[in-house]
Amino acid sequence: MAYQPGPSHHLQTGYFNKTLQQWQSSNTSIGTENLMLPIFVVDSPNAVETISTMPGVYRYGVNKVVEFLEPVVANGLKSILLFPVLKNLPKDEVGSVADSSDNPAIQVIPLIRKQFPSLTIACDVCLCGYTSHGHCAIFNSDGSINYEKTLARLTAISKAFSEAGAHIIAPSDMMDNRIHAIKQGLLSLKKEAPTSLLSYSAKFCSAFYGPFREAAGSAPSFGDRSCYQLPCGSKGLAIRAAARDVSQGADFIMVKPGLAYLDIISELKSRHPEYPMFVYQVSGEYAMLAFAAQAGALDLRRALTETLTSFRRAGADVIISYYTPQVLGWLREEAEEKSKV
Ligand SMILES: NCc1[nH]cc(CCC(=O)O)c1CC(=O)O
Ligand SMILES: [Zn+2]
Ligand SMILES: [Zn+2]
Repeated sequence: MAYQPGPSHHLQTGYFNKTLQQWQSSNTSIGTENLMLPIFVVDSPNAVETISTMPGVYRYGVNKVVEFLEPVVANGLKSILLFPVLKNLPKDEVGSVADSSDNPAIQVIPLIRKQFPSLTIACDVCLCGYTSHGHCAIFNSDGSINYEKTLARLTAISKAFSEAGAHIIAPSDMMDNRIHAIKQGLLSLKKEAPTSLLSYSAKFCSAFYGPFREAAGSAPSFGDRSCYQLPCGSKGLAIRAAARDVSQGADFIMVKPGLAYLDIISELKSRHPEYPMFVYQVSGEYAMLAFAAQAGALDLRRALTETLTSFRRAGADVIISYYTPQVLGWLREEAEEKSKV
């Protein structure tokens, strides 16, 4: 007998107009609260520097950040993630500048807080931007990681950012048990306001960080990060790392990069539905879209919207994206069009 479709096999009866299509796409909308903007803060106070591998993204000196943020905040920006970039300040084996008052991220936090009191400020915590060897750890003489010294430095840096006024500490180093160490450090602060901990829980060893390493000048001078960042094929380590970080006091968890790891977002969100899930659309993902659009190969707004929607569909609550200013601009336009009708 010939195959007979049943009543529930008619899908197109359920999405023939815009409203119906939205009903079929629950929890995938993108609002201002779903976006976090990374910002590179360089140690030349008045600099505004282009980044050749990330067209449209700039490094800003401490005196230029507020000016850059003004229109973005006016468009609804809710949260930022600060990355200090050292070009002139000295780098050494232990990253001494990181928790000093010379750190441009530490200098800029009070300026941002004063100008934009309701903006939420997160700080990336790692050592690679401050160490002479460009790694995220401190090493023993035999080349193995010295966990005691590494965790002590990461904790000291986290405390310094918190004391400068950061709302969120975001360790990206991937060292075992850093969440425990940093959490204890933050709790020991004599500070009334709480500080949250956003763990880069499932950060994979990725070629998509290429442009960032140019932007931040943090490429390792030898070897790679494969002994601490996760192997790209490992779902098991991602699950174990997220479970550990949650048990050690992370307030939020993250998957990074985004597009090549949608299954990990989905898996971790279903295992930890009570924790806000972040995804980092990293520098290489930004560059892929930017250069493809520049070459006329695809429409940036449509391709980007599709990508961001896929993050939401996979289970991400917050998307860290260098495209945040553009997206906020589009959201503003859409809101204005709606208010006209
Ligand atoms: N640990 C530093 C750090 N924090 C965020 C990124 C990547 C961000 C991006 O590519 O946009 C990196 C680079 C790396 O681990 O090599
Ligand atoms: Zn690092
Ligand atoms: Zn290694």
